[in-house]
Amino acid sequence: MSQPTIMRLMALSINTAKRAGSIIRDVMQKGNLGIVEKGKDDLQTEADRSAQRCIIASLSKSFPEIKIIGEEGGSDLNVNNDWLVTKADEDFLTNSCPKQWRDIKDDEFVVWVDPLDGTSEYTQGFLDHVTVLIGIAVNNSAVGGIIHQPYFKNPGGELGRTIWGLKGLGTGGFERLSPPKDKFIVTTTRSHSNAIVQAALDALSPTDIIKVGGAGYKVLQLLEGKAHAYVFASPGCKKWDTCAPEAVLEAQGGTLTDMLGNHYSYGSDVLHPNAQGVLATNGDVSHANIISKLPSNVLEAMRSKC
Ligand SMILES: Nc1ncnc2c1ncn2[C@@H]1O[C@H](COP(=O)(O)O)[C@@H](OP(=O)(O)O)[C@H]1O
Ligand SMILES: [Mg+2]
Ligand SMILES: [Mg+2]
Ligand SMILES: [Mg+2]
Repeated sequence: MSQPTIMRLMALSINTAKRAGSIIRDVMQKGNLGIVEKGKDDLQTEADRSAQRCIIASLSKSFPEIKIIGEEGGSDLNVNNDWLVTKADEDFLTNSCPKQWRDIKDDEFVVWVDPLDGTSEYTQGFLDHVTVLIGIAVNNSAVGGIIHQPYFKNPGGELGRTIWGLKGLGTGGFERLSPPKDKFIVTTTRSHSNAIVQAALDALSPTDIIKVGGAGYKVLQLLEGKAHAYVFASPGCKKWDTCAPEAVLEAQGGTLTDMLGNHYSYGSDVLHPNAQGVLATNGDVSHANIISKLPSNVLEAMRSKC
């Protein structure tokens, strides 16, 4: 018997994210990035556009009734067969579907696509920071996610790895590690800081601060034991930045919320900006304890964006 929709959607998303990753590498190799400025500190390249077309065309062909929202807006879905992914990841399909997801109807899903997370870093050559994010929400909550890293160097020299997480099932594609117990390491933005973002960091007195690009890559820092917390007291991230990372992190026992401790809603009609910022912890440190240390000007700035 065929697997439930969520399992087939996850398995196709794994292969689609890989294909998008190879498109991202091809665009860089050809060297013409086709950069467009969407807004202040907000770039889009040919890689963002092409990767999004590949992902949305592929997923909507196999799942025509499921709502899919991509960062780069409405895309031309008339793509070459070469960009159309129709084969699901067989390994993932060997898992058994958690009971709570067996009977979800198509109209209860929303898929959030960030075809290239870390665009600023991509244009500046920080290629490790780049990820492809496909997040699956069920009835407003982030429950499944793919984080594909196109430039991850595998031991054999091959490029790219694909991390997945599904609540109730777990995670795959990487080795889970814990960060050092005698430190408090925080990861945050490299390219979108401001005075409030800095005030939140200062209040937490971390032993180390890692500044890297992309919401996907920062959550990878938590998953792999390089940081305890991801702190970003700014309204700059959007739902497509956090849906997949939240699902993967929480499938492994971590937490991702806004800076006030509330989960975002990922329904199809929500506003796209994560107006109250992003706070993620790996499960080893207390989320509530971090929030309790935030100064009033930071909390006010996050609340005023409600
Ligand atoms: N002030 C801002 N303006 C526009 N986008 C922002 C932003 N702050 C964060 N973002 C978006 O949130 C994601 C993570 O940001 P950062 O790397 O700074 O932590 C990036 O996604 P994209 O690269 O997919 O656009 C970035 O563009
Ligand atoms: Mg962008
Ligand atoms: Mg992004
Ligand atoms: Mg993006």
